[in-house]
Amino acid sequence: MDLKVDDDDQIIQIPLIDFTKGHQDLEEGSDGWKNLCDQVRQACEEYGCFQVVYSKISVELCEEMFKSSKELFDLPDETKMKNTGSKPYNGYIGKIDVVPLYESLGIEDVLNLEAVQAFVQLMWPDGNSVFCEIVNSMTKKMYELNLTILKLLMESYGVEKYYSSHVDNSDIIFRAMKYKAPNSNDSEIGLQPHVDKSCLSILCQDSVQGLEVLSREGNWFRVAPLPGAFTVFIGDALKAWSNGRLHGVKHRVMMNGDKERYSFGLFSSPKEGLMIEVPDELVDKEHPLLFRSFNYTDFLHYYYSHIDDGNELEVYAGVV
Ligand SMILES: O=C(O)CCC(=O)C(=O)O
Ligand SMILES: [Fe+2]
Repeated sequence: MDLKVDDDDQIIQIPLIDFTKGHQDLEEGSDGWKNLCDQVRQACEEYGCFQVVYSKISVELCEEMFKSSKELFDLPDETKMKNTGSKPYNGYIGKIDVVPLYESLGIEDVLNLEAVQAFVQLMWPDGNSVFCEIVNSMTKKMYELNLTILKLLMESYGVEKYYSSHVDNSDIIFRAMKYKAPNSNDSEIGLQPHVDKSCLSILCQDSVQGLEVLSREGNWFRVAPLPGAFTVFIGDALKAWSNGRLHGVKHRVMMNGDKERYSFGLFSSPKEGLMIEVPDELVDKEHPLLFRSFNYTDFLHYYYSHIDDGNELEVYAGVV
């Protein structure tokens, strides 16, 4: 990884890609679009992540989402625990020994208005139409961004013929996260090191520093929060599908000081039971097959019972 380290040698500037220069850049086939294909592919191959400026999501909407998140996490624990989720880690998570500062709530199938309404009904039996509207508006736009990134990547590999089936076979979950302030100058773990298991994760963090990524050389670097920017991570599902061309970067959250931190993310993952199979177009002499075909749900079960050091994909599906 070609590190661009700031003066403070703990901070890394991951690639920052601007999707806002003009709508013509987002017009498929235009020169701007082709340029974005190259930038996104390069960032995802080298770093496994990048920050994106996307003007279709305003800074005001992000701020409203953080305000709503705070309102959500301020609810009593008994209420939050009603958010169970149909799969492990999809519902409420809190008060876990290994990550005592971390709390999160998930909304499965978030693009479906009824799913959001059901979540709101569970959290606020008297209603909260503002929360519902903000989540709807935010997730629709984050999903658009997710689709654009997926299309850019597929086009850059010349495998856009798989785009529609990828989209049709994806589950979308929204997750709001809160990290308590440790009230200490020493760093404390907020979220354990992991590689996302999704295809793509799009995160928005508030102004409180905490996210860190692991370089290929094995050093942790802080990612400075940029107002109005989203952080995109390649997950293991897309890494495997791309025959390892896309990098799944290990990341974690470390907290210090007296400020709590909020973040939220939209995660796209293969649907239950889907087989992940590297397309023939991505296998050649220079890129021998790295991963066998595997059932994504089986891989998740393996992961939940072997949460280890971030190399679960290689161990589970790597071709030796
Ligand atoms: O809160 C963050 O910034 C990171 C969250 C994260 O990595 C995740 O939910 O997978
Ligand atoms: Fe993550």
